[in-house]
Amino acid sequence: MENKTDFRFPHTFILLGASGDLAKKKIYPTIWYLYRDNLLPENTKFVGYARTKQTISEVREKSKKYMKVRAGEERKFEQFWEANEYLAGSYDKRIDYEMLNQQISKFEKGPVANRIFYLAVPPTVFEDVTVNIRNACIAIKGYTRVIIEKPFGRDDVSSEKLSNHLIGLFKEEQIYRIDHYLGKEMVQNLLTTRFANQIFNPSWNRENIASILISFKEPFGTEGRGGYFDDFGMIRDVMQNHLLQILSLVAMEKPVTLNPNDIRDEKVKVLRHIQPIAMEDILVGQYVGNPDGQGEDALGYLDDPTVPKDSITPTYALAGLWINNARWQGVPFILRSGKALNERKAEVRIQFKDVPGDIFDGKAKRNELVIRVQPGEALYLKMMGKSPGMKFDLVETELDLTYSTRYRETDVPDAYERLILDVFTGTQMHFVRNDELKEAWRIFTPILKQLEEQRVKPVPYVHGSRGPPEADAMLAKYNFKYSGSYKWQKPSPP
Ligand SMILES: NC(=O)C1=CN([C@@H]2O[C@H](COP(=O)(O)OP(=O)(O)OC[C@H]3O[C@@H](n4cnc5c(N)ncnc54)[C@H](OP(=O)(O)O)[C@@H]3O)[C@@H](O)[C@H]2O)C=CC1
Ligand SMILES: O=C1O[C@H](COP(=O)(O)O)[C@@H](O)[C@H](O)[C@H]1O
Repeated sequence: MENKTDFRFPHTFILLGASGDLAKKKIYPTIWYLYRDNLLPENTKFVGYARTKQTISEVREKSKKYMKVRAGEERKFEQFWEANEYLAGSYDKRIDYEMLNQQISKFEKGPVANRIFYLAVPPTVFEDVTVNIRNACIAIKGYTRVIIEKPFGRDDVSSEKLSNHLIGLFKEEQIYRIDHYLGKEMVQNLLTTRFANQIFNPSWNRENIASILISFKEPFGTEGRGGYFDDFGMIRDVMQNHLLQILSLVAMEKPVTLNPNDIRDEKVKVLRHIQPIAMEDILVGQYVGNPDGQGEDALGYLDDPTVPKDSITPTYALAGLWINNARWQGVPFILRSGKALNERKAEVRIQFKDVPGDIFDGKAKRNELVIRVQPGEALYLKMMGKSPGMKFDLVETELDLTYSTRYRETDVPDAYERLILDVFTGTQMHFVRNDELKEAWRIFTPILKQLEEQRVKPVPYVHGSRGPPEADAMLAKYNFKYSGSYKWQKPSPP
C-alpha cells in the first residue's frame, strides 16, 4: 500500500542499527530536529532496534552530545524521548522481528498507519534485515518505506545482486537510497541555477566551457577507523556516489518536468554517455605522515593500526570523465576527492574558455563559476572588470552570492533533515534510483578492478597538503587553468 502519504495518520520510524555510530551522530539528532520543528506527522513514534541490550535512556545518553537543545526546548526534548522506544533483537531471526512488529503495532490505532525503516546497519547484515522486515514487519494498514545507506555494493556484480535482492522484496517506490550529498543546499540548487536562468543555459556546453572540476576535500584522515575504509577506498567512498551525483546534475539535459522520475531519467541518460574510466585518466594517492606535523598530522594512512601495513587503498583520487554527447564531447569533467588534505571543501568549478580574439594583451583571465557546497554555501562568478578609477586596466573581480550574508534569516537545513523529511512526504527526487546506481558502477568498476588486480601503488602525499603534486599537472592536462592571480577582498565567512 504505497499511496497513504498523509500527515494525519500515525507513523512509526524504525531505526535499525540504533546502537551504532551513524545512529547516535546523525539519525537521532536529525529526527529530533525534525520533531522539534514540528515537521513530522504529529503522531510519530520512533523505535530503535539493534543487537545491543540497552534501554532508551542509554540510547539518549549516547547521542546526547550530538543533539543541540536550545534554551526553552527542554520540554519538547522530553516529549521527543517519550515518543521513543528501544528494542534489542538479532538481525537474522524472524522471531525477533515479530516482536518488533508487535511493538510497532501497539502505536497503530485507526484505519491507516505507516512505517519507515531506516537501515543504519553494516552491509554484512543487510540481506537478513530486509528479508525479515519483508516477512515480519510490513505495514498492513499503510505504506512501508525503506531507507538504505551506502555502500550499495562494492562493484557492478555485488551491487546488482543487492538490487535484485531488494527488487524481490520491495517496489522501487518503497526504496529510498540515500546519497546525503543530494540533500545539500547547493547540490539541490544546481537544478535552479541551470534551468531557471537564461544567462547560464546557452553557455552551458562544449562551445563555451573548457573544463569542470568537482572536488571533495577533507582535512582529516582515518584516525584509527581505517578498518571499514580500507575495504572501500576513496573512489567508492565519495567519488562513485557523491561526486558522480553532482556531475549528473551539472551535465544532464533539462528534465521534462520536476517530477522525480523525469529528473532521474535525465541523470541516467547523461551517465549512459560516459565511458568507463581509463587508466590514463586516473591518479590515486595515499597520505603519508607530515614530518613537521603535530598529533594526527604526523601520521600517515599506514600508521593507522586498523589498516594493513601493505595497503594500496587510495585515500585520494583524481579522475577525468568524458561525456560523449553533443553538449559535452571533449570537455573534461574532473572528479577529485581526498582525505587528510589542507582544508574541508566541496565545490564545483566551471571554467569557461579563454575569450577569443583577445584585445587585452593576454590579461583577461578565464571566467569561473564556483558553486561552493561547503563550508559556507556560496555561488560566485569570477569575471574581468575595468579597475575602478582613472586607470583603464583590467581587474579580476566577482559576482558574489554568499548565503550567510544574502540570506541572514534562513538557516540552511542539514542534508539528512531534508532527506528524511522527503521520505515522510514520499518524494524520491533526491534519492538514487536503481538504474542510476547501475550506471555509476558501470563507469567505475573496470578501473577499480584494474587498480586492485594490478596492485597499482598510490602516489604519496603529505598529510595536510593539497594532495599529490602530480594532481596539478593532471588538472593542467585537462585544460583546467589556475592563474593564482585572483584575490578575494572580503574575509571568507566562517
Ligand atoms: N562568497 C565567498 O565567500 C567568496 C570567497 N572567495 C574566497 O576567495 C578565495 C579565493 O577564491 P577562489 O575561487 O578559491 O580562487 P583561486 O583561483 O585563488 O583559487 C582556487 C583554488 O585553486 C587551487 N589551487 C591553489 N594552488 C593551485 C595550483 N598551484 N594549481 C592549481 N590549483 C591551485 C586551490 O584549491 P585546491 O587546493 O582545492 O586545488 C584554490 O582554492 C577563497 O578563499 C574563496 O573562498 C572568493 C569569492 C567569493
Ligand atoms: O559519505 C561520506 O561522506 C563523508 C563526508 O560527508 P560531509 O557531509 O561531512 O561532507 C565522508 O567523511 C565519509 O568518508 C563518506 O563515507
